Amino acid sequence: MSSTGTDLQIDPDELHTADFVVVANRLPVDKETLPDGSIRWKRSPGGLVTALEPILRSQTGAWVGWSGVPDSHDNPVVDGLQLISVPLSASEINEYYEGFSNATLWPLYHDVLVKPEYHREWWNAYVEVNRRFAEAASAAASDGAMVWIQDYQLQLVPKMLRMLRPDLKIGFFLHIPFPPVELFMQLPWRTEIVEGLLGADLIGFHLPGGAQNFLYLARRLAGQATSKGTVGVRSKFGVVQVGFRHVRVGAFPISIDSGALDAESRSRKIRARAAEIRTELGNPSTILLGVDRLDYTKGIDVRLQALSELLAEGRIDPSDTVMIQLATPSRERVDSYIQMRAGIEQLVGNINGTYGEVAHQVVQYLHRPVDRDELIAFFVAADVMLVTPLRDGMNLVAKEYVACRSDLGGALVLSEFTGAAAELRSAYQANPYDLDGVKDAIMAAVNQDDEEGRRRMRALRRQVLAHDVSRWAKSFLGALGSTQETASSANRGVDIVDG
Ligand SMILES: O=P(O)(O)OC[C@H]1O[C@H](O[C@H]2O[C@H](CO)[C@@H](O)[C@H](O)[C@H]2O)[C@H](O)[C@@H](O)[C@@H]1O
Ligand SMILES: Cc1cn([C@@H]2O[C@H](COP(=O)(O)OP(=O)(O)O)[C@@H](O)[C@H]2O)c(=O)[nH]c1=O
Repeated sequence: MSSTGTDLQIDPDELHTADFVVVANRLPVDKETLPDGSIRWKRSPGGLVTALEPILRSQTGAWVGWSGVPDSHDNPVVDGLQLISVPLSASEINEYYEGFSNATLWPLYHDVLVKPEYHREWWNAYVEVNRRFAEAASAAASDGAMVWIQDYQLQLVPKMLRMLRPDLKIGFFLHIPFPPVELFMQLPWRTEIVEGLLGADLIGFHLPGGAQNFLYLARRLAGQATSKGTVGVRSKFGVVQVGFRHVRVGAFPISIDSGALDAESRSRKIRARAAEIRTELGNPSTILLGVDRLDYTKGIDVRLQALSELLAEGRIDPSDTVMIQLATPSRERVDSYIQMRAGIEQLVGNINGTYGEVAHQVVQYLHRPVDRDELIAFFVAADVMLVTPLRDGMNLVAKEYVACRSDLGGALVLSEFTGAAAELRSAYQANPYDLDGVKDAIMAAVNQDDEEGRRRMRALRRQVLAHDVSRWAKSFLGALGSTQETASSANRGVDIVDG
């Protein structure tokens, strides 16, 4: 192992060897301590890993990220994947991850649902950690390699990496919404962020709206000339002219490994477990389900409030209905998450205290991660899936529910303010700020007749099965791969507006 001038430990044989490098805040592995005290790194189940793994394996790929453990200099090893760990100190986790990423950028980019905090020391930590990620990517990448940077934690990396390695082809994808100008302008370091992103050759967002917001800000804050026309989905890219470079800006809605989920959900084991869940709940007529990280953006309070009012109005029978809410612990040291958890647990307690019986709780609330097989069984068992975020970049859970319903059963209640709403048009969509609208959508889903339910689910499944995560990755990387054009050809047919 040798040091590359940072804390990064990289095998000298692996310096500058990767033709394809993914750079993300987290490595695609979770640390597990076995009963005998030994450590094992387990591949995490996310769609991003599934989509990129074949590319990583076939092209000498590497993944640069944080192991999720403070002060850890471990270099996790997972069969066949080159993982390069960027160690974070406890104070960097506090200032870069919990602070600037999750108490400044996360609320600012999600409609200011809680007040973003602006602290100069958090910003300094964000700059320093982004620099470290850029150096790690630079050390890993071979000559002319393709580097794909992920998400809001690393928005300065594109520019930093370009300065270190102008030979690279650099892509960036934002997994959360990109906010409108009125909100983004609050950020004291707004110009630095826009200029950081403009170091990429291709910048991807889930939706055309995010891409349009970014184009406007590139013009206004970075003073760059941009294209005029509207951005399409996986087509009609926007262009920002940065000196002699042309940065493309596009919309690429992410998805899931829908084929694999469809197959897994059909297995006898999962079907049996789904039936067992129903029995364990006392065979209610209706099972409602929520599956989320415990985050204030997810609108868990909205659906609990809606349920509470429906029970009070006698529109839902408490003796024959169960709502399961799976809530994975998330960002537990950030104040807004601590407060939100208390509020949600109080709502659950109120509903169960008012409408539950000793042998029958109306809301079954699990505050812990649930493993994949169990999660799939919950999807198969649920009659109505409740996805009610106040704002969400995409929401993969909505797509996962649909992929698991090969029986064409079930119904999806979906907030209009998720990225998924743009594609899942046959869901029962509702504005999460309109509680009566949410209640009506829930009742329509609960009472839908079988034929209508099958028609809707068929249409949803057509969309989700045809647009999977592998197609997402290929469309982004295909567009990145074709960003070699000269100024004139990249710009052919595009009207540029001066900044
Ligand atoms: O790493 P954490 O702080 O524990 O947070 C987990 C991830 O949450 C966010 O997910 C987003 O990406 C999804 C996939 O594109 C999208 O469907 C969802 O709407 C987003 O909220 C975050 O963006 C990731 O960086 C985190 O790793
Ligand atoms: C609660 C829970 C969830 N998962 C998996 O996590 C992701 C969540 O993705 P989504 O886009 O909906 O939202 P965020 O990224 O969290 O903002 C999805 O793949 C779930 O299946 C899980 O594996 N276990 C859980 O307990």
